[in-house]
Amino acid sequence: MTEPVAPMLDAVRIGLVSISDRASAGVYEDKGLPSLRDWLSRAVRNPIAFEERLIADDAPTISATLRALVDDARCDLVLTTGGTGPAPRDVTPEATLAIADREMPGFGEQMRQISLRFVPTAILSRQVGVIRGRALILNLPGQPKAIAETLQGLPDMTPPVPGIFAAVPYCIDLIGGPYIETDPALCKAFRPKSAQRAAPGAA
Ligand SMILES: Nc1ncnc2c1ncn2[C@@H]1O[C@H](COP(=O)(O)OP(=O)(O)OP(=O)(O)O)[C@@H](O)[C@H]1O
Ligand SMILES: Nc1nc2c(c(=O)[nH]1)N[C@H]1C(S)=C(S)[C@@H](COP(=O)(O)O)O[C@H]1N2
Repeated sequence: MTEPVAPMLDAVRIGLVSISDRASAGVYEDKGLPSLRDWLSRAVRNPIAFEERLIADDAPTISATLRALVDDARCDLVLTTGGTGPAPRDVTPEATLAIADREMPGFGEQMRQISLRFVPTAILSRQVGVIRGRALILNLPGQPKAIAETLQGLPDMTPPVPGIFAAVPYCIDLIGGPYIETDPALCKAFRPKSAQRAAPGAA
């Protein structure tokens, strides 16, 4: 007799890119990669393979890193942190757009809305979200604490402010990637009913 096999969660490959002149040169400890890894490990229920890179604020290096993470390492999702402000060395949005197939303006718009609840200087942030092939690439601000703030939003406010990650699983479904499930205590992913799969183990 064969045992019923519980449906498994899809494996997800996620690229994490910390973009910082000083952290990449060892002037200060990088807190970008640990903050990204920590939040995603808690919020995403699928098995995750992380691909991590710590690089300087240099446009050709940023573009080449993003291209390699999507085309060679086959990441489904890539998150960057740093280099989105107005200083001359802040070039992450331009380097991301340079390798994009399509722009997804809603992610940058929502991030700035969320961040304005924390700091008035959120208006200075130029983050973009783009699609390259079958991957979604999102820029997050450089302040390590801003990573959880923008991904998670303000779920306890009335009305709640959804973080940007709530829209990530459905976006990845639509571009042909793995089915991502989240821990609703940290991030309630939204999908239309017709796109929802039964939970693993459910009858
Ligand atoms: N990877 C990082 N690790 C720790 N702290 C960071 C990191 N990136 C940024 N920060 C902090 O957040 C602030 C704003 O980030 P931003 O991306 O604007 O950096 P920056 O001032 O251009 O400097 P740098 O690129 O050298 O990190 C930084 O001044 C620093 O205090
Ligand atoms: N949630 C959140 N967003 C934030 C901030 C923050 O502290 N929290 N800092 C802002 C600041 S001061 C700047 S200049 C812009 C761009 O940041 P970056 O250059 O660090 O990427 O992000 C903004 N977004």
